[in-house]
Amino acid sequence: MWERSLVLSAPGKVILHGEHAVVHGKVALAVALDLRTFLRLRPCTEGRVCIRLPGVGVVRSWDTSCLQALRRGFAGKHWEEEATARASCGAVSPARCLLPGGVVLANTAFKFNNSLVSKCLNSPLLASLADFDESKSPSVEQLDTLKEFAGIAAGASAPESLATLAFLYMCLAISAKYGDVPSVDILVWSELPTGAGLGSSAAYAVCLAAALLTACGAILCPLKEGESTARWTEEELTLINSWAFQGEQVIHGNPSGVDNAVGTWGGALRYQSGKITPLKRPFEAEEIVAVWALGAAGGLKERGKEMSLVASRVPTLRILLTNTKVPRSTKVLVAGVKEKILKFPAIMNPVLDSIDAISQECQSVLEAMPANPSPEYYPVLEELFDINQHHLNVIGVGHPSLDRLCRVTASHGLHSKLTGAGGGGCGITLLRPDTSPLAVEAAKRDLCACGFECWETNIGAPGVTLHSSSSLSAEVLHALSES
Ligand SMILES: Nc1ncnc2c1ncn2[C@@H]1O[C@H](COP(=O)(O)OP(=O)(O)OP(=O)(O)O)[C@@H](O)[C@H]1O
Ligand SMILES: C[C@@](O)(CCO)CC(=O)[O-]
Ligand SMILES: [Mg+2]
Repeated sequence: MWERSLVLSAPGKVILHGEHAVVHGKVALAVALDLRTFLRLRPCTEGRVCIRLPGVGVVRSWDTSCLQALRRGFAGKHWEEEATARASCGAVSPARCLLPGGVVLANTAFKFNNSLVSKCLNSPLLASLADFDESKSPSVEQLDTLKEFAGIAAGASAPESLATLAFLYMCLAISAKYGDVPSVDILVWSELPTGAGLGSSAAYAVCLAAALLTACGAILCPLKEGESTARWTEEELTLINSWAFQGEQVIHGNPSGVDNAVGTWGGALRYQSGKITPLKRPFEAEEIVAVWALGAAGGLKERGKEMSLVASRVPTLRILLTNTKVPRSTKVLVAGVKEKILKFPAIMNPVLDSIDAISQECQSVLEAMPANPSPEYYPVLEELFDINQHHLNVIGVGHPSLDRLCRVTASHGLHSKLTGAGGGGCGITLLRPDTSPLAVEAAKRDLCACGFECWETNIGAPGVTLHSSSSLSAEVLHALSES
């Protein structure tokens, strides 16, 4: 039985260069954003698993016995006993109990008899779920089965459907490997805009992975009495990251893994084909100020303190972040790029190579920058933003709202590119150390006049973290106290 209450969080991210190309094995440079997703885990009524996701309007709960039976039944073992167990789990009939929500697999009218048992044992969908493992991708059959289980329509891609599916997949897969998820109530609340290019899906998946692995006992809870925050060991973070990647796969289809890596480790990193390298200066233990056209969110009381460690070593890169508020889906955009590459390989592959070269060039410039960079470094960084933005348009992930964002900032002498999957969502604008506050204010005013949103925040934030209640701001405590 799970007896503790835990709160943990994971940051969103900004990709400086390499989005989309990174899905095809190229380099990406990404930094953690000081906007976080928070998850509260607490004991639930015995025998239930509950999930509340106010950001996407989901409140669902399932009997643990039904989840256990579903998961063990998928393995094809002791099927009859499992079906009986499910029949006693409170549903109106054995058939309904097999698939809570009254959904019947493959539109077959199930009856609790031998033919049902053999039908289930022989079902390729069910057999496929015996295959849960963090090193294997969720299969189409597994996801189809879980959609039916949760009453989600086959082609559904709405935020609530994907969020529910990712939870169910991770819950069953982690249980299959490490033992049953106990009776818990999970609430997820985020400071991040959903689907705007700031890694909301990865922050959600990282939080779920950390919470479910902790609840199953696969990793320890490192927060000691009297501590305000704690992080897991490198080995445990590696496990969290690999399970978060599974969740991202459910939501994205074909993620590179860069977003969950930043959500897990935080800071600033270079990512290529699963290889994660922390970036050296100016990111390493230095503050990066992002001025973002939306207003600072202060999720952590300790945020100032955590960042001051960083801030004591010379602030450098300043970035303006703007949310066009145009909705889009990373899954759809990533699939579109793949289609274009397949259609025009000789045209698209050189573009991806060029984006790779931009990331590498940017990394060299950043690592060569002194702690207090003089303006002479900026023309190169600005030009790299401009070239990459053109490339991202070429591969089909631009949007008129992003073109407008770039034009508006250019009229103030500033250089911008989209960040994340594009197609709307957010853009980033590089600010020089000598960009005057008046110029930033004027640019923000013009961006807001386009209907875009503006905030200011920091980047280079810590990765997945456990919190004591006393370390949380009133806003987060309030959001997490909703039940
Ligand atoms: N707070 C949340 N609670 C539950 N689900 C969430 C939450 N935030 C994001 N999601 C899930 O992630 C999906 C959005 O993921 P998507 O990858 O399209 O955008 P993003 O991660 O914000 O942007 P990008 O991938 O470009 O950084 C939503 O549809 C939802 O399923
Ligand atoms: C578009 C993409 O490159 C970044 C999304 O933040 C997708 C991915 O890397 O998984
Ligand atoms: Mg995403």
